[in-house]
Amino acid sequence: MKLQIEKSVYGGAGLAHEPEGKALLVPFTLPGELVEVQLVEQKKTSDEVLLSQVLTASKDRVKPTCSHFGECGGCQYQHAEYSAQVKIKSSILQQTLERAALMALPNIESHIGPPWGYRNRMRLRIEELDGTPRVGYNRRGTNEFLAIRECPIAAPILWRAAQSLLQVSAQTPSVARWLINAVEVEFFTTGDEKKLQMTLFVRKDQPGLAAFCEHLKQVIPELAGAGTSLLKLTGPQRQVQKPRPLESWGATGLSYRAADEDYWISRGGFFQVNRFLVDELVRIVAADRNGQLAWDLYAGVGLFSRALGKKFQQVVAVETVGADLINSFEGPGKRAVEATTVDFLRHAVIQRERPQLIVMDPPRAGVGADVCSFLTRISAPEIVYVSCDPTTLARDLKMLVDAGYKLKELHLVDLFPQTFHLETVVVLRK
Ligand SMILES: C[S@@+](CC[C@H](N)C(=O)[O-])C[C@H]1O[C@@H](n2cnc3c(N)ncnc32)[C@H](O)[C@@H]1O
Repeated sequence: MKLQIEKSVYGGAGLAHEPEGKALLVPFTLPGELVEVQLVEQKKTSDEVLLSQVLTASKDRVKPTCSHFGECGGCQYQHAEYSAQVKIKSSILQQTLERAALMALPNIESHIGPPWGYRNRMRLRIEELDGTPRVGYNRRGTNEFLAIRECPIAAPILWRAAQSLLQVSAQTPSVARWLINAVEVEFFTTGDEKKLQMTLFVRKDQPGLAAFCEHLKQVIPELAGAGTSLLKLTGPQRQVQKPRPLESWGATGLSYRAADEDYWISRGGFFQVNRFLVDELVRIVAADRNGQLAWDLYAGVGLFSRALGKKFQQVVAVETVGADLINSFEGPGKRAVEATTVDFLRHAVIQRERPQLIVMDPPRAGVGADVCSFLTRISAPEIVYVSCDPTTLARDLKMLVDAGYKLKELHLVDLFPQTFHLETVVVLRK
């Protein structure tokens, strides 16, 4: 069947319509392309199809850089020239907000960095193939293991570390026996690639991490610390339990330099994943804002709190996983609170607290109705909302706009080139 691709939609696929009007999503296509597709499965709302041939290619189509593109579940846009990827994300953001009846939107300002080698964190599966451990990702749309030979969106040291892991295991039988128990490995590096942390997710507790790391450090001297975590894999979802930390070797975290500050990030702790755009993100959020009191909700290790602390007399940082934040965000005018945002706001409403600025950077689920309801009661003059999911962002913004906030700035910060993921910063004012 021949189809004309109308536009790209969130998730990475192109949207087309069958002659009878049924919508179809065609992965790895671009707006305006004429394509030939093969029906895989008929479904109620949108049939599943496979791209068999591009008949008329978009001028933005390029040869994918990675040999695993298409098979691997990680990237969706390597077939598009980078500036076209940004345009596609910008139009998806605009349409998602408009669909939520958010009108009179400000122009979307795009912020970009180098589109390759940007990830400071990489998590790989480990599987034994023909008696040899291999590393890989999930095959696209499945839980099947796909062994990989490269990952060009990751900082080079991360892939070098993964190769070193396999090399050490190939050369040392005792290491190979030890590694067989590991199901996943995560590497995290500083922005300058000088230090590296490793977490091995294992099926069962087993001693020997220190010996293993001493071998590995000879090949990858940047390794500063490592740990094992117990991961229970059962059922189709693979991971059903929160990993439980077991052994530790070397440093327990990394000191990460960003936005003129040093942040301590404990092994496994959250930090923004794009090593080239952290400073820009902080600059957009803090901008030239200043005043008496600011709140940083969903604060992580205090990335925005520290920048705000230079301009506001008081900053309150709120985070559920608060250990790193509490240890580092201290001193006059700085308060770290280990709590959920909703609990913090409930208390703040009773105390009648009202900051000049609220920054919030929630996980993908967004802030939700309860938080929006407290925010409208607190009625801070300015809110800066940092979001990694345009759908939940649109839902939350609608509630805030209905309560009297106006959208003043829209920034697309492309933290995840080659993938469909979309980071937005929205400035709202009363
Ligand atoms: C997207 S990260 C942002 C972190 C930080 N703003 C940064 O840029 O590094 C979201 C953070 O929210 C925290 N979090 C998740 N649910 C929360 C909740 N209900 N209340 C407060 N913090 C929460 C997570 O632990 C995580 O650190």
